[in-house]
Formats: sequence, structure tokens, C-alpha cells
Amino acid sequence: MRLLVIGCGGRWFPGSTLVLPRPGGTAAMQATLCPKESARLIAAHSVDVRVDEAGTRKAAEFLFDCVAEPAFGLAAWKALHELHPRTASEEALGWVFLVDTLNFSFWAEYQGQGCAIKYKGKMYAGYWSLCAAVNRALDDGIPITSASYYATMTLEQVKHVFRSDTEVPMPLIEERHRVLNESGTVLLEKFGGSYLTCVKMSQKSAQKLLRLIVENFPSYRDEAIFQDKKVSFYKRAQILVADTWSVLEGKEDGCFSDISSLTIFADYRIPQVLVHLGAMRYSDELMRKLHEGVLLQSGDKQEVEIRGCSVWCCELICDHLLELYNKKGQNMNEKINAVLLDYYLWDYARNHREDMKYIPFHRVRCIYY
Ligand SMILES: Nc1nc2c(c(CN[C@H]3C=C[C@H](O)[C@@H]3O)cn2[C@@H]2O[C@H](COP(=O)(O)O)[C@@H](O)[C@H]2O)c(=O)[nH]1
Repeated sequence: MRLLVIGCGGRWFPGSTLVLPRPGGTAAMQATLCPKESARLIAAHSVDVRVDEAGTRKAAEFLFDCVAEPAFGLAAWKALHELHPRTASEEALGWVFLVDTLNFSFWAEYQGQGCAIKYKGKMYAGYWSLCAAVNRALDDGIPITSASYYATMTLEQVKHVFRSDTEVPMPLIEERHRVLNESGTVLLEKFGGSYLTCVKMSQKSAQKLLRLIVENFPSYRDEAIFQDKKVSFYKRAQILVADTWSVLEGKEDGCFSDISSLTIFADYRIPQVLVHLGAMRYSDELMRKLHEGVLLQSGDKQEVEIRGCSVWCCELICDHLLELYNKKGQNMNEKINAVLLDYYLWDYARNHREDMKYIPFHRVRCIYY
């Protein structure tokens, strides 16, 4: 079934099938708002999370000089991260697709006592444990980035490839197995087993690639219901488009003219850093819940508010950053977008764990982020 997604600014995606709600139909029959419009709606009606307008301006001022750093640029994706592919090859694209298909839920029950994987003498945790496991498998001659391999991997093989070097296994290993089989099968059946084929079909449009991913790969359909409206975050789908742009260095098939139309990727780390910077605030009740480590469910009202407000908060920070540079006569549209802001803030959060330990992240176990 072709999905109908209201594009940013309310434009329908060309070629989508119009799915009209039945009289008295539920939200499920409504069109799905794109991530940017979803974030606008959620931020406007959120109760337990608030975007602090003055805080977003302060955050933009704080980030003003950071924009000039190499860390705030497309090249940082390779230059600063030794586990990421070095090339812009079809194999590197296959690596990105595999990793972003599994790019979810690494947080540990007990801080510092989670899954970690040793690779070339160094221990990696969180997202980097996923990258380390993939590179370890490739070094061991396991064709883990080949769709024909992971489409039929057994649970035992998945447990072996993603085995932890601590007592704590990688979370959601059964879900990872299911998602691997599903995505590998779709890639084989619809794209000849090649993610490059999927990228080429997007004709250098980030939004077209986003729609291809969401329409064809069910595990990427990161959606929710908010005030009886169907909203979307598409966190893994958007980060897949962004990582595709990054691994291809913004050139040739990865020269997306509309890369700036993506939002940030609504995970569990970005909200932490936005609260740390004073750009976003939680109600006392929500902050207490998060400090207690209460498990939220994917789609809960407060979880949707945290994710939607994070996306909208970063939209405002991007706008304020561009305004500050415009006032200096500099047009930074090519240098500042939600993708590069997201990457920078995510790395900042990882490098400032200690400073941010007093701000809890929201705990959800799901395959979406
Ligand atoms: N918003 C956003 N979320 C991101 C990433 C990345 C990895 N990106 C790297 C590539 C280029 C960048 O420069 C980064 O170095 C992972 N995640 C999410 O975080 C969570 C894992 O966190 P932790 O448990 O601390 O490792 C989990 O939900 C995962 O899906 C990102 O960039 N943005």
C-alpha cells in the first residue's frame, strides 16, 4: 500500500495514493504529517515538554563559533569517526544501510554497565558497539553487509555477530534478527539486493529517498498518534538519508539538492543536550519520572512530546543560527542544516557525558531509535 505523507508545508508527495478517511474514520486513515509539520504540531500543544524560545536563541549564540569548526561539517562523519567507512563505494553504502537498519536502543539499564564490544584493542559502547560488531564480522570474513546473507541469518548467527565483550548483551537482539531478515528480504526482492539501486531511484532527492525507505522497509515507519493526528519522526529513515549523504561526501548519487529539508533525528541523546543547553524544558512531573528511570512506551504522549519538541527546538536553533550569520552578511545555507546540527549536538552529548549526567534521558525500548 502506498503511504500518503503530507510533505513539509502541506505539499502532497507526487504519486502518492490519496487515502481518504472513512466518515468518522480514525486517525489511522488520515494522512501522515511529515516530521517537520509533526514537530510543529506537537510543540504547539505539548504539556510536559516546552521549547524555550529564549533558550534556543542562547543555544544558537553558543553554537555560533562552533559552525566554523571541522566538527560541524560533512567531512567530520569520516574524519572524526574511525569506525565509519573510509570510501564512497557501493560496499560503504551497504554498510550504512545495514548499520542504520540496526541503529536503535543501545542504552544500558545501569549506567556504564552495558554492552560493549572490543575492536582492534579498543572497547566501544552504544552506537559505536554496533559499528564495532559490524567491522569485526567483516574482518572475520562474515558478509554481514550483504543482503543475501542477512536476509536469512538465524538468531544464533545474529547473536554471534553482535556478541558483547561484557556480561550484558546488545539489547533487543531478537528484534534485530527480525528486522535484519525483513530488510534483507525487501532489499533483495525490490532493489536487487543493492541499497545503491535504491539511492539511484531517489534521483538525488533526500525526500524521495526518505519516502522510498519508509514505503518499502516497514521497520523504518517511525510514526505515532498525537491529538488524533498521525505524526512521524522517521528517525532511522532520516539518519539513513543523512548517512548516505555523508558516506557519499555529498557528491554524485549523494548530491541531495534538498538535504536541508531533513529534520534532526529524534533519538534519546539529543533531548538531553537540548535540556542541558536550556533550549528545552521538562515539567517537574516528567523530570521526576525520567530521574526514576521509568520506562516509557513508544507512542506514549510524553515520549511523543519529548521527540516532537526536540525536532522543533532544533528547527528554531537552525533558523536563529542562519539569522545570526545573515546579520554579519554571511549566507550559511550550505553550511548549516538540521543534519549537521544534529551530528554536532550528538557528538557534543557523547563528549560531555559528565557535564550532562544530571539530566536523565528518556528510556524506551523500541526499534525506531
Ligand atoms: N540524533 C542522532 N542519534 C544518533 C546518532 C548516532 C550516530 N551518529 C554518528 C555519526 C555521525 C555523527 O557525528 C555521530 O557521530 C546514533 N544515534 C542514536 O543515538 C542513540 C545511541 O546513543 P548512545 O547510546 O549514546 O550510543 C540511539 O538512539 C542511536 O540510534 C546521530 O548522529 N544523531
